[in-house]
Amino acid sequence: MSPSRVHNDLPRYDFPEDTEEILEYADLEALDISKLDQPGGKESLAAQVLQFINKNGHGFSEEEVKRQYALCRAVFDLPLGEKLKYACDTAKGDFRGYKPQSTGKLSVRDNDERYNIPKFTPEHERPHPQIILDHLDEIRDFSLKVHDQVLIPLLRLFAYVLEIEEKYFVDRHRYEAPGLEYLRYMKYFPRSVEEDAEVGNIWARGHTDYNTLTFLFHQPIAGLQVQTPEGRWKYVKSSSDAIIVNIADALEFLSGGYLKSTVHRVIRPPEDQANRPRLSLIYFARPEANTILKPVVSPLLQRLGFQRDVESFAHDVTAEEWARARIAKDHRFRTGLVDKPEKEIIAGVNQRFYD
Ligand SMILES: O=C(O)CCC(=O)C(=O)O
Ligand SMILES: [Fe+2]
Repeated sequence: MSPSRVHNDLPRYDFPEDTEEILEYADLEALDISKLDQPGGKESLAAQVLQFINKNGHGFSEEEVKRQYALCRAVFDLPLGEKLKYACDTAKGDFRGYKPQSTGKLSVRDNDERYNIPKFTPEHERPHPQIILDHLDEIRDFSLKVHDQVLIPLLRLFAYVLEIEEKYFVDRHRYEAPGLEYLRYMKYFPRSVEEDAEVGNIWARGHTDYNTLTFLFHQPIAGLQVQTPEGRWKYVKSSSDAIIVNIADALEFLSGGYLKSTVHRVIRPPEDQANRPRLSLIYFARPEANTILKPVVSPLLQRLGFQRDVESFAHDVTAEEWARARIAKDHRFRTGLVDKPEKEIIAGVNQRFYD
């Protein structure tokens, strides 16, 4: 990012204090993706990927990340009426723009507000609040950097691990192609002990994401948990020099179930952090809109017996159809159109629920 692109009219953001509580953290792998270009680096990283990826080293400075958090905070500090002008059309499965927190009885189902900024292509040109427009170059630089410097190397690495053409996934995640990839600003609202007890301390129910890979930037307020293969929930430890990476549904389908979509949730933070709003900065990478979510033909998957449709779709489903169906389904539950989370998503494939 060139200095001229940084506007200094944003109040500085500082990370909240770490919790003093002793929590049970999941044992995650750290990947140093800068090794990719070094001799032998690919092989050693691939070995690590084979043991599971959850986390990777990255090229973002703490200041760059904090600038995004400062913008995140500024957007949510706008009056509700202003934010609602940019509301997203989740009923139609479109998550671009602002999603308010549900109110009244429904607030137990939905404890956050979001602002999703789509990738910067003509397809996604849309109005934004002035604070976003004033920093559009900086946000674009940040988003592109995630796409180019974090997503693309990891996609190359996954292709290498699956023993397929190294550009296979890269060719299906072209930045300029149609497809809804976005940067998300998110804010969770602190609730009283009593309110949280009523919802089993859940701030975001256990779920998988519906994209390819999700990148979660440093977040000192504990609360994000992953489910271990044994079904236990463990905290994800965030550190400022790492990005948490979730494998999501599209990559699970494309790998015939070999790479598993990470099951995760957000719970009430430890008491020394529980009374603060929790801001999240997340990038959701998605395959191009018309990518069919079928397993790739891979020698590794063939050897391991993963070369079948893991959840047997009744017909071909594209990345766009899958995401829209899941977003619209979440919309119906969150807004009270249905009383229970619906099971079927699309083409006979069920979304799993874990809480
Ligand atoms: O806020 C977080 O830490 C996780 C959010 C999340 O899982 C999501 O938005 O899909
Ligand atoms: Fe998620």
